[in-house]
Amino acid sequence: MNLSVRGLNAFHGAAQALFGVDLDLRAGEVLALVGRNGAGKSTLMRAIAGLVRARGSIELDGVQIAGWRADRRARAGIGWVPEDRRVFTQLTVAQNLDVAAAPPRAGLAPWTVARVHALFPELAPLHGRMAGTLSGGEQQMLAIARALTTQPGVILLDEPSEGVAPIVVERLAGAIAALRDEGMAVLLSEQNEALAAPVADRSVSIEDGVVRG
Ligand SMILES: Nc1ncnc2c1ncn2[C@@H]1O[C@H](COP(=O)(O)OP(=O)(O)OP(=O)(O)O)[C@@H](O)[C@H]1O
Repeated sequence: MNLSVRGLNAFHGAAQALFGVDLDLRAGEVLALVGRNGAGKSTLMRAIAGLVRARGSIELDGVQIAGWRADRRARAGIGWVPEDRRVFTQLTVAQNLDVAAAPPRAGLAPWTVARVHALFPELAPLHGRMAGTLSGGEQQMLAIARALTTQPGVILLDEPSEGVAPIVVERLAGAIAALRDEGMAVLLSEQNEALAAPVADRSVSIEDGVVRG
């Protein structure tokens, strides 16, 4: 799916965190969002997902979703993987995938458990394990896999390399490239060049809540 953001302002309480952000993301593209800690990367993703108070235009395949609640945006195709992953630690890997599962989306190949395992073969033998016992890298794969079972057309990945081993960063880069090649629109917030550089088709930088081309 295609995402178009125009003039987005976002707020934490009375404090404005984003100022007039414009962003275009197309199906089959990885756009890297680079910027220092506190620049506004997480706020932008959360504003797109509907989790931060914001004003402005957010169009998903030409449909204005800016006034919608987060759950409706998720059902419309916005997938979000938060920086802290938030896998359900007391559920198994299989249950984590199951709780989020949504019906297939018209025009997109469905993310079944088998397809998720093809993307992340590491998860297959772990299906009966409690998610809380997984390594940081395995939890990150599970968090992405769980977002995929919601059948997104756009996926927002907030610093997926944070706290994971370099070898896993390489794996994540490969998986993100595969998602892109299958037509996903990927917004990748990333400070780690090792992940962003090889997979990003384009990048934009964000500084003090302002996006620069
Ligand atoms: N829940 C919150 N309440 C108040 N201010 C917040 C909140 N979350 C973020 N901010 C502020 O909004 C600004 C942008 O933060 P944001 O987390 O979006 O940056 P970031 O680029 O994602 O950085 P990081 O990599 O540290 O997450 C910062 O000034 C931050 O202090």
